[in-house]
Amino acid sequence: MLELNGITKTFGGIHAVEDVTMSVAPGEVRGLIGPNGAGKTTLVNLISGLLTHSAGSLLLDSEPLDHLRAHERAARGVARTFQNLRVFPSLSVAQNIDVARYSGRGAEIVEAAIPEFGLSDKLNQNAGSLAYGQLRRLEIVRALALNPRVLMLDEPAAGMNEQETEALGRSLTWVRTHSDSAILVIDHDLKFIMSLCDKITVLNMGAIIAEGAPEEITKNQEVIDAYLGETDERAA
Ligand SMILES: Nc1ncnc2c1ncn2[C@@H]1O[C@H](COP(=O)(O)OP(=O)(O)OP(=O)(O)O)[C@@H](O)[C@H]1O
Repeated sequence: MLELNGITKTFGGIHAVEDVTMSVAPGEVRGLIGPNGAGKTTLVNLISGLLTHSAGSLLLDSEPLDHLRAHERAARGVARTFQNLRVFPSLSVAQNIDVARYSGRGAEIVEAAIPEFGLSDKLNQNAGSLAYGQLRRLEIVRALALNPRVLMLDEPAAGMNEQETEALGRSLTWVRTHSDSAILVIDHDLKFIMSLCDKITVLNMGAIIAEGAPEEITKNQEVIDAYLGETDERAA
């Protein structure tokens, strides 16, 4: 169980994340949505340890994460992908996966995830030669190689067409049935988020304005005012 208690991050005068309290259970798929600048990526950076929070506390399976650096959190099973992809382009696909496999806790799921994410015939290619959608899928398999307790995906469907997004949704549904990792997904594609997630947390100006099942979120007036009205076209 990932628990955030009153997590706050300020950059100078900007309250990027403001008193966020939430928990994500093992096996749960949680969506994190909100307008640009709402604080979503900052929150993922705070959980993964790339940034240090200004106030609050973070727990994973009841153990504090606060004092741990990013690589120590990764070793505990906090895995993530990035909005701007970060694979090693001159290493092969297999080597990219192995880097995570050997620095983490060892993951049996990886052998099955490689074909599920369409990478079986790409293992010996340089990662730099992959198409964009394949790179995104490689990042997810690499994160799975850490045998995560928490898997955080920052805009995994960005830049994908509708078919690729649907295939990604199916693969992530496969992950949830083959792993008890908590999954936290940021994306602006609401159709993708709504179909994938058990529960959705909505951030606006750093603070949680709503949390609930997808059907509750779409009916919440504050969410509609802050976000849904603005992104209707992208959600369609
Ligand atoms: N390193 C930083 N220094 C100063 N301000 C920052 C920094 N990182 C983020 N911010 C500010 O914090 C706020 C939250 O940004 P963040 O990138 O977390 O939003 P987001 O919800 O992920 O947005 P998007 O959907 O555009 O990715 C914004 O006002 C942003 O300008």
